[in-house]
Amino acid sequence: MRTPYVAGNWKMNLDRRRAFELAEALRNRAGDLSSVDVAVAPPFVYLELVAQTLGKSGVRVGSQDVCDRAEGAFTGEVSAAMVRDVGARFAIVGHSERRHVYGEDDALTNAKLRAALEGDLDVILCVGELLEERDAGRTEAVVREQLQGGLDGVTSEQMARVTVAYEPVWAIGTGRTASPEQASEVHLYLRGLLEGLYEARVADGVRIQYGGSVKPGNAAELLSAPGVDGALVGGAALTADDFMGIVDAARARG
Ligand SMILES: O=C[C@H](O)COP(=O)(O)O
Repeated sequence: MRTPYVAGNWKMNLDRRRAFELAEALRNRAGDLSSVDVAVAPPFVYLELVAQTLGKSGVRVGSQDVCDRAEGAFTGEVSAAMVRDVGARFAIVGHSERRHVYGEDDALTNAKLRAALEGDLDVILCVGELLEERDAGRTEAVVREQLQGGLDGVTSEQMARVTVAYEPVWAIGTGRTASPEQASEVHLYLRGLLEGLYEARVADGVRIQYGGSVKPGNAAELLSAPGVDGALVGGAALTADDFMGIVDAARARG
């Protein structure tokens, strides 16, 4: 049985004071985390503050992105070692906003994922189709390419540090979620792909989160859909009430 994993992606939101207050509220309300893994990904500049504020609460901290290189003349970039140095323990790579707003492809996503692993970070690898891709019946082809491309060269041993997030792009920030059946269908497909890439013991251990307008009101239903092991939450991760509501739903399922 995989432990449910709920991660909040704060994206480019909040300021220093609000990031601190949210981290403080999560620290105070996290409670018993023995049956659920909980994490947040603040903007780079608040990572250290949030990591320090969360302290030993058990809520993990990660970055929303990471550079594909270890160090050097890469203006504007932030390395895995740097985010680790200020308290991050994982990085998100391949988020649809990186792919579709900033044009990042599978090769760059893969390089980032490998740089994160080499820098001693866990990884959340995001995959997901656009609405026109779904409408064209291409969902499976798209997520297959993203999953296989993102995991290129990743060893069985390294897979223990990788989580996959299925985020249909049409459900992100739109208030429109995939139905539990739609989510299940893709999650089970992704699980099958993992089983084709890695031995069963390794593939079975990888958690697959669902992301796209997850809220306290729909979390229980989505989290109990077959194949859904947790959630990657955007908008609802910006308030402690909503985020903890989703964590509680995961705990109840756990
Ligand atoms: O990383 C999180 C996802 O993009 C979901 O965002 P959302 O919950 O605001 O739809």
